Amino acid sequence: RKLQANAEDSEELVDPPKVEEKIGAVPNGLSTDSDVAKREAESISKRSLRSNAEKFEFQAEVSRLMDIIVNSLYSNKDIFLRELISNASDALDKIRFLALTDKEILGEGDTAKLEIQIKLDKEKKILSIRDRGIGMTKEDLIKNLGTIAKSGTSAFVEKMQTGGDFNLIGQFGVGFYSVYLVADYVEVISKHNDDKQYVWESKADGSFAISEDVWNEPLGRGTEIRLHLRDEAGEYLEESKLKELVKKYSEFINFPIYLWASKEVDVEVPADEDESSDEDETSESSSSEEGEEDAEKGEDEAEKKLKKKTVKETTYEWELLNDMKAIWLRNPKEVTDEEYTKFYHSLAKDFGDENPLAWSHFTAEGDVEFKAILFVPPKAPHDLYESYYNTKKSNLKLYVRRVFISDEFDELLPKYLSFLLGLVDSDTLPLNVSREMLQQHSSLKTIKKKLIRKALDMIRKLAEEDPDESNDKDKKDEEKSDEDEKRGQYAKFWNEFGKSVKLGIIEDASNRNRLSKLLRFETSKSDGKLTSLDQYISRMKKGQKDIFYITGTSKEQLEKSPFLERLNKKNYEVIFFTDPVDEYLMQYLMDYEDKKFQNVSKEGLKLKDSKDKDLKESFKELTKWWKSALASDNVDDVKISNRLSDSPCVVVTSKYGWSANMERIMQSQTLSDASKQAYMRGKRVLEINPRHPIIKELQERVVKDPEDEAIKQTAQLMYQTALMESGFLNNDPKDFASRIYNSVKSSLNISPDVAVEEEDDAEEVEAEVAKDASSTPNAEDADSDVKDEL
Ligand SMILES: Nc1ncnc2c1ncn2[C@@H]1O[C@H](COP(=O)(O)OP(=O)(O)OP(=O)(O)O)[C@@H](O)[C@H]1O
Repeated sequence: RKLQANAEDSEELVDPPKVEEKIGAVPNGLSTDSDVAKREAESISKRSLRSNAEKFEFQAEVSRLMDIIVNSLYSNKDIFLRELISNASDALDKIRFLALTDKEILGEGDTAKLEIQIKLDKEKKILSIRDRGIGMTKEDLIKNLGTIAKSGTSAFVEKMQTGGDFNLIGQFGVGFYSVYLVADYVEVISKHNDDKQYVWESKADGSFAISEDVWNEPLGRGTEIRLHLRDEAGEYLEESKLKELVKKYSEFINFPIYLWASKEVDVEVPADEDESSDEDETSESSSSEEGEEDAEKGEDEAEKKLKKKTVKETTYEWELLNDMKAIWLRNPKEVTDEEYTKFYHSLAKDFGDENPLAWSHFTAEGDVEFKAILFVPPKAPHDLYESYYNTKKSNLKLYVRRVFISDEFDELLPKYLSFLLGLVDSDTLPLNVSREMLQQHSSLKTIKKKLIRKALDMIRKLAEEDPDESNDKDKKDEEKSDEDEKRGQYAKFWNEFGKSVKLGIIEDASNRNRLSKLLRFETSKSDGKLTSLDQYISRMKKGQKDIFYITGTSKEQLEKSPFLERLNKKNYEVIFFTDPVDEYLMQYLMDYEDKKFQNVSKEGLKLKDSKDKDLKESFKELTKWWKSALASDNVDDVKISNRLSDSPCVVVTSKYGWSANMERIMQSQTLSDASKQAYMRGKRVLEINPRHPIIKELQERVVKDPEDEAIKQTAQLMYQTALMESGFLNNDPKDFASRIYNSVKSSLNISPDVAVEEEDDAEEVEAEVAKDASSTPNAEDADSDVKDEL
């Protein structure tokens, strides 16, 4: 006896109809139903692929992946169920979307029911998951369950080989194959509206087979995955286990998930004679004393009742396992942090231990109405910045009135925010238009604008709530403990997604200021901690007009830069930009809060110094002389420096040309254009330190004898050394080295005219002849030895 909760005739799913019962189920090339039955029985019992099926080899990469899965000792095998349910839900989303423009597509009766059904066959050890989704044509089966189209799969295989976590499988688009964690033979029965019903089957041994399905119950439409469980995977035949897993992992699936669940119910059955007579007495004693007629009637009924008894019986019914209440439709105040976190994990297909860094759940009202939840993931995906400008990527799901439309709408968020995860559900967008039409809908612009605003607010808040970010040291203890879990969250965000903020500043002029507030960097005074522009400004010295920064490859390198000497001494703070993207960033970030940015390795650095003018005058001769001495080196000027303290000189670049760091970045790019490099190269100015003894000495000597060759050489060497110290690449190391050797010579008091001693060729020739003569007899011996051996 079976009860059905929602499907009148789904009884057949419990005991699939025997082949003989099927009408019109005669396969091609087979004449009788009993042949089919025989073949089917044989196939299942031996678990060998159907002999008449078309055989295919898995793509090599899939085979490798399956090998790893089959042989894995990975303990959390539970994940397969969530992957299958997620695939079923995707398939249902697809058919529901198509049905928006063509109702017929859904079909009638049970076929139109958008649901997922899970069923167990304890005897045969089969677990099946069925959906009434879009289904797969024969071609789909071959393509989707035999090859891997998505990139990143190799990365996943690599990860798995070195003991990675299978939990990540869903993120790599290969979730289906996780079935082989628990099954050694899998059948995928699928019916797409455009094709016949097919069975895909594989034992994960490098090949799969596909045959037209003429023996199973017709699915109408959709897919049924039958897992023939391995002996050690018996726990997945327990209803309680399946219920637990669905609750845990598939809570946010938007379609009903049913389990064909057993239930103990009280059933009245006819009682035995003996028992009924016993009960007779009891009932008599309790009978009513009403009128005669009533009494007679009552007796009749009592008699009927008495002939029955209540026994426990196991029945089956479809039990609904999820409540499908879309979390984004709920009032944010009523959703717990734990629920958001769980929802994030299901969206991200990331079931690791890490929680999202932040989320924002809001309703937009007005012309365009929508609800949205945005998450900042705990980690950037491995390929976030890979071909950043060429890939269309979005992690936002778009729903219209709860109907899933697409997760490929890159119009919803700008590229630099593509690391965010979440969904948008709009009531304003039309439901019954094609995806292409929707993509051009004017409301999308408004939605995008609001999403950006909310996203940036969310990130700003993440910083505000992080105690590491605040300067406020007088907080109460209880406030502090509350904040502890937020400590360090913004630094974490910055390490993962800082580059995205910078790309945002470059790309999104209208939000540049908001994004600039999110910038973090280290400075010459930040002590290894991250600082914001606002914090920098609050620490600016009295009278300091510009925000000082310097670019380079590392903080360690920059800390030693000669450009900082005087600034450090005078207690100015300088921002360190060490990411190659920073050079581009600073071409767009001209000012912040009315303050200009000044690269301290470029022209234009102004520090208040009254003596500068006098110095300029007194070194006029030297600077003029030096400029002409460097005429062939592309030096535009030689000036007195206001940034040096210990070094004798540095080379600075013009304001709008490339810095030394940028020149290095451009030269290291394989496809960079040499002519552009020459064009964009900043003008170079040699700046000298008038307080430095070398410079003072040079000044004196130049005044004495401007034509002194040795001084000219020294001036050249000084310039080349300054170039290197200022971060430029030396394009002529040979020339540089020979100048250094000349200088060494002079410091050793060796005359520059002394030449390198010539080798005595005559002596060498003689020595060689002598060596040949003495070795001849031995050579003969050796020769004969070789011959003997041969
Ligand atoms: N129940 C199903 N109904 C229809 N198509 C399906 C079903 N299950 C899988 N597929 C098809 O097989 C493909 C491969 O599935 P698989 O789970 O390996 O990757 P995915 O679904 O693309 O990504 P993910 O692993 O993230 O879910 C899917 O993209 C889908 O086209």
